[in-house]
Amino acid sequence: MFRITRQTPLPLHSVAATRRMEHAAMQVLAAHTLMQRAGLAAARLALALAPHARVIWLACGPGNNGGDGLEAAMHLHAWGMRPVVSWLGEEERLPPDARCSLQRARAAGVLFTDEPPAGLSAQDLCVDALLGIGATRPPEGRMAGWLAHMHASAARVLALDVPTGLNADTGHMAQPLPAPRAERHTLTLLTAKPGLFTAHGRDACGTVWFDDLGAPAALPAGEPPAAWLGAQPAAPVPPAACRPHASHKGCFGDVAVIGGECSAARGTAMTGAAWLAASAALHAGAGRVYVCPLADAGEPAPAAWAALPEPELMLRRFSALELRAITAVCGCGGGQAVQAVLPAVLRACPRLVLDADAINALAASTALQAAVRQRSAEGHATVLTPHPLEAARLLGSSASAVQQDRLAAARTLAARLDAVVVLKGSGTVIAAPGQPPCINPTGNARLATPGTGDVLAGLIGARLAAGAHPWPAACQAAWQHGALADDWPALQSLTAGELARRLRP
Ligand SMILES: NC(=O)C1=CN([C@@H]2O[C@H](COP(=O)(O)OP(=O)(O)OC[C@H]3O[C@@H](n4cnc5c(N)ncnc54)[C@H](O)[C@@H]3O)[C@@H](O)[C@H]2O)[C@@H](O)CC1
Ligand SMILES: Nc1ncnc2c1ncn2[C@@H]1O[C@H](COP(=O)(O)OP(=O)(O)O)[C@@H](O)[C@H]1O
Ligand SMILES: [K+]
Repeated sequence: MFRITRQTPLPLHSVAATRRMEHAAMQVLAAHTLMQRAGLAAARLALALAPHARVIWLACGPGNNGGDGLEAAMHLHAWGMRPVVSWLGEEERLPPDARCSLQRARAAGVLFTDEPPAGLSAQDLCVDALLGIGATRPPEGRMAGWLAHMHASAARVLALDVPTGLNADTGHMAQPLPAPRAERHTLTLLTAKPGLFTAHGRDACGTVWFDDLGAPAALPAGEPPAAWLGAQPAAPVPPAACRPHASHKGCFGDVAVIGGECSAARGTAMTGAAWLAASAALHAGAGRVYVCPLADAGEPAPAAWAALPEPELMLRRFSALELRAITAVCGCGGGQAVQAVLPAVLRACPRLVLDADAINALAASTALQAAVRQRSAEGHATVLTPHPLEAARLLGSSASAVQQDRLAAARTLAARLDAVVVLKGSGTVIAAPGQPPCINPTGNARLATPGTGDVLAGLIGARLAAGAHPWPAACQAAWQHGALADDWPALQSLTAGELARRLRP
């Protein structure tokens, strides 16, 4: 068993693949072995998390997930703890493994109660063994009541395999859990599942632990992963220290941020978005960084040219950019003006990040989408960085439909546009055609502040400009962006501008 961290890439398996692996392992292992191993791992973790618990309440459901809980209760009872089991199910409909565990738990003298214990305190522990990968509908009735009791209590919660109610494949939860009152932990068994790390998964799971139950040794051939947590392979981007001594700023690639629309007609200016992306590219090590503000009619208003938040950045008119020589980050604050420049950018730029309004423009034009696909045929690199609503516009669906299956949405867009797609949000999904997507393990809700997406786009641009392929560029940029937020001092506010300034090559 180990705690899953942001450091180690980990294969993630779907429920269907997990079932196949479970089935194969059960053919070669003695009856009941997997559930006994699962119960022992759960009991060990419960004891480590709550060594001074007065009460360990195990809420056990009608299938084998409940069986895991019953096995754990037996060990805790034998070790002198005070497990209390609430079990719901019909004995005659129990799967054989779980029935065996129920009979053994009763015989061992484990305490059973239909009423969840009252007065659970911070030193106590609740174990959610209600539903695992066999959940077919959202919890209701008594099960929902027990879950509400668990999550309203002051005790820590340890979910076995999957937090009840969470879709293990997608991370969608029809009834998301309330904000945690105490630490949450999840012990995922046999395989790590993608839904634990994206959409509602991160909030529902808390800290995730993994025990493979010793099954891989018993399996003939590995099931292909549905996704990876963290990129695989983890190709390193050369750090600044590896720069040759005899190098100059022209060696590290030029980035042009095309966006920041100033609209005289609407009286709006979105130059900040372009500045943020440019600042990110600069601090991430790009050689020369240009900002190309756009206007709804004619040249940008003087206001766009006036403020230079960082004197290292350079301003360029769109017509003065050498599109064939640069890495473009296009769309940050681009407004409607970006539509006019997008065809030329798609045709000429060898390395391109499409963000925000550039994505909205694509969504409205099948011709522009065809131009994105054509880029791949010509060997040009393209990365799109939609948030869920932008992804929905491209897919012709809704943001809530995208959030119900983020992996599928990112995979579909990558295949349709033949490009790398970074679907942002909790558990950012990075997808490329013909390979399993990656779920980024870093980042937190402090990033939910204006402009952090522009910073990510600029960072990816700097990585592409330095010569990285789009897939590692996108995976590593998402990782670094999120890791900075994870390591951010608790008492300092996180702003996009400061985030950009803390990026490193
Ligand atoms: N068979 C084994 O030896 C092993 C089983 N394992 C455990 O077994 C779990 C899978 O077991 P199951 O396939 O029995 O599935 P679950 O235990 O997740 O639940 C399936 C049962 O719950 C019912 N159900 C589904 N949704 C419900 C709802 N909303 N309200 C009430 N009842 C609902 C189903 O009708 C079925 O009876 C894994 O998640 C894991 O915890 C693992 O420990 C590996 C070993
Ligand atoms: N709850 C969260 N957990 C992790 N990352 C988040 C969360 N909320 C936002 N982010 C990240 O913050 C960035 C926000 O980007 P975006 O939605 O485009 O905002 P903006 O347009 O203001 O820059 C993305 O990289 C996204 O993944
Ligand atoms: K569970």
